[in-house]
Amino acid sequence: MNIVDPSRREIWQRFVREGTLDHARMNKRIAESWYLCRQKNVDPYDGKGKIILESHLLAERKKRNQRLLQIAVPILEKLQKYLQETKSIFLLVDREGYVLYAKGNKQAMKMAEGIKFVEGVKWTEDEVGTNAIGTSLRICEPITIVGLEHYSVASHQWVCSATPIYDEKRELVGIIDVSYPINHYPFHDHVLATVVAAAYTIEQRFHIQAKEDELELFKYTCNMENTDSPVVICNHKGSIVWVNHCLRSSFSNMLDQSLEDVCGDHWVIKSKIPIYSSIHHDVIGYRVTLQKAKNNDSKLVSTTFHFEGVTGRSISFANVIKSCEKVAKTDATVHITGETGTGKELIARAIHQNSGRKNGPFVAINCGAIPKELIGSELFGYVEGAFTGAKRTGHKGKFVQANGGTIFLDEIGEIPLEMQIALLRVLQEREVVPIGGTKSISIDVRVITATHCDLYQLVREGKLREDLFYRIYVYPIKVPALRERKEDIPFLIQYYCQQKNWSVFFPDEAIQLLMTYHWPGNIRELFNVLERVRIEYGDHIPSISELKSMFIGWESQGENMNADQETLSYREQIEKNNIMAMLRKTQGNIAKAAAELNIPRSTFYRKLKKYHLI
Ligand SMILES: Nc1ncnc2c1ncn2[C@@H]1O[C@H](COP(=O)(O)OP(=O)(O)OP(=O)(O)O)[C@@H](O)[C@H]1O
Repeated sequence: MNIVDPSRREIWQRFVREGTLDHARMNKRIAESWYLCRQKNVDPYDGKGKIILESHLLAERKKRNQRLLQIAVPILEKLQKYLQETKSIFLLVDREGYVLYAKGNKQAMKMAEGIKFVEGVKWTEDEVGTNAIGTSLRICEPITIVGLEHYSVASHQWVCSATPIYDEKRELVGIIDVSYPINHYPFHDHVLATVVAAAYTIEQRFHIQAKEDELELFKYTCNMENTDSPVVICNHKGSIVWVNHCLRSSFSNMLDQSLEDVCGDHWVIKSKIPIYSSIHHDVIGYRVTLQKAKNNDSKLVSTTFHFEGVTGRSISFANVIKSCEKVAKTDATVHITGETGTGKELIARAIHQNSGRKNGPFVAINCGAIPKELIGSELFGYVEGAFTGAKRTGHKGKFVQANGGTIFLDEIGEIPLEMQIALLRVLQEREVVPIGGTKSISIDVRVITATHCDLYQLVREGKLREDLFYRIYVYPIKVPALRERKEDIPFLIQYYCQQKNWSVFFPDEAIQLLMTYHWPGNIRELFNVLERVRIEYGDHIPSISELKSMFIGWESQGENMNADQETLSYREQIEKNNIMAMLRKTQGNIAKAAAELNIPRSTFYRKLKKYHLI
């Protein structure tokens, strides 16, 4: 959209007054953000920073982000030199949206002060509406927001380009942003490109420094080998990099895992001494002495949120649990997205079990698994004699069964269009009229939905009503694919072995192999592979080549997929995953898989070729 286009103001005014938007004229990410801001009652007529840290709190936050500042600030200073003509300000923001560093053109800094766009301010979408920093933080993508694309008036005079920064573990650590007043400089795409390139340089620095620190830690371990107490060396993030001889048998699979997770109930920390770098003088790790726990009462990780599955140690899944914890306390409608087998149903159950409705029923229904013509009666029930073949006594629908509890509508995108209006009415009015009946039944039900696909794409394709989308897309939770939380694989293996009472020892190479596979079927597929190993080998562990054969020829697809990943669209990835899952289900029977997926055989073959599956 052109920034001087006068219709821009009209679009913005119409949206803030009436909530209506012409999607064709709007960047999808920005439209999505505007809707979220409206839902969260962000004031479009304000947008000045409100939460500003007091100086001691800002100093503490800077200390916590010292590594980020040390690496990123010199690069931002270089950027400043080369982007002088843009008269911009250059910002570094932590992963919670607090500005840690802001420097640049004097005039621009002064203007920024007017809207409290200063060091210490929280600059998220919730605080100041759609903006490059807050939006990039939420969507984890680079973005430029120009003038009236900002949700709130205070930023309408600005052009801002921001991008996320990840550390060596691919964990989000912050955002860098370049912002300039519109009247200082015309809009240029190259600013975003430059910001992205700078973020890449910062990320490379994280990798290099991690390697340098690791080398230094290893030098340090030379003196530790002969110590008689159990000693662990952790890096600065608390991941184990080395253990001495006292712990080798218990901790051998656990290199690279978090010390706290590994200690579990069995070990307690006796002392933890920081190790400093002789180069940059920061803490690069810890020498930790452990002792056996007494009475098993030493749980190092405690959480008030009860989750039946494995949380592991990935930040991405920890964030999912945090979101669940927050939303479980409310009655808000939740939408869970994630590939097949990632644990969406487990998450939905956990939200229910940690909510005020935990003593009520949890009713799950997979909308994709029910014939279209039966969905209505399954969801809403029917009265006696409603149709030929109906039960004499009538039938209580799932909504009524879930009364006082939670209903989980899996694969919500599969609800036929003609049924969507009825569902919308139930969600709006919290009343159900069974098929063939006239009397409505009031229901008190919390609604959780899930899909494996991009729900808004279904709206664009005309397969999902937009009004229904906004009813169900209130609090979205994205469950990461297993390949995005590979560090959790050893914990999932441990969990599986415990569940099955299977005492087996997986050597490092086996764990590494399982961690390099792409897991299109996610946790479900991991458990299936383990089940095959258990049946085939019992307590004896297969060699690496035997283990590879447990993937029934899917290993090569896994490798291809890494390469494909870059080029396939989200929908294509989903389609490929579905095809692979179905082929596994039908044990490689192509005709059966094509029929199950309702795809003509010739088209199916074309798709197999396209995705390098044959
Ligand atoms: N965090 C976890 N810890 C342990 N087991 C898990 C975890 N997440 C999922 N699982 C297991 O993986 C399997 C798939 O989980 P679930 O059915 O919840 O996935 P889903 O995303 O709803 O799948 P689909 O979209 O195919 O319905 C189940 O056996 C579940 O118990």
